[in-house]
Amino acid sequence: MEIRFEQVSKRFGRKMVLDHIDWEIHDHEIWRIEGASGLGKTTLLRLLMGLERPSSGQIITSESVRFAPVFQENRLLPMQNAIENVRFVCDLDTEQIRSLLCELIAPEDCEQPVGTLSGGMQRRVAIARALAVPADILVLDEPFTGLDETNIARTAQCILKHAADKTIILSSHVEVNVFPQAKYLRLG
Ligand SMILES: Nc1ncnc2c1ncn2[C@@H]1O[C@H](COP(=O)(O)OP(=O)(O)OP(=O)(O)O)[C@@H](O)[C@H]1O
Repeated sequence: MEIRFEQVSKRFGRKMVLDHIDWEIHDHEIWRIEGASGLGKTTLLRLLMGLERPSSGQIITSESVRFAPVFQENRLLPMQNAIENVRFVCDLDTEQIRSLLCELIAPEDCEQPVGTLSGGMQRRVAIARALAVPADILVLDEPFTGLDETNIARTAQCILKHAADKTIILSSHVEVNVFPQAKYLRLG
């Protein structure tokens, strides 16, 4: 798997958000997209996943690529519990899902409607759901929002364990050095 951005620019109206980006992504790499708020990190991820089109330049993909995204907003089903939210996207059985979730949240929280969980817990459910999806690239837009240091470290370990066979791409506007092996793409 290889994805290549060649001189990719994106503008919204007159505003140039991304300006001639060159970027190459390969199997099993970890990428961290860095840049201050508003510099285009989400836009870059959306271009990568084909949710936006470049204004100029091209994105070349060697084969069809499956993405597992965690968007900035969690996009969970609030009335369903965590297990049901994950089951919705994968073929894992209930015990496999519970085991994955329990690496990130308490067992009793797996049974609650996710709308009643704290913001940080919901974030972790959204991450677990992405880890359960069959995918080539895990795309994490500000994954650690709302998490304290302990949970950031725990979540990062869980991501590395379950996405060992995937490419991982995350955006962050804060210095969270949880993936020392990550390559950097700096915007701005
Ligand atoms: N659909 C859109 N229409 C118009 N402008 C947009 C659109 N999407 C993004 N933008 C603008 O593009 C710029 C970059 O936004 P983007 O969300 O990619 O930044 P970001 O680096 O992810 O920011 P943050 O760290 O705050 O999430 C912003 O000025 C934003 O207003």
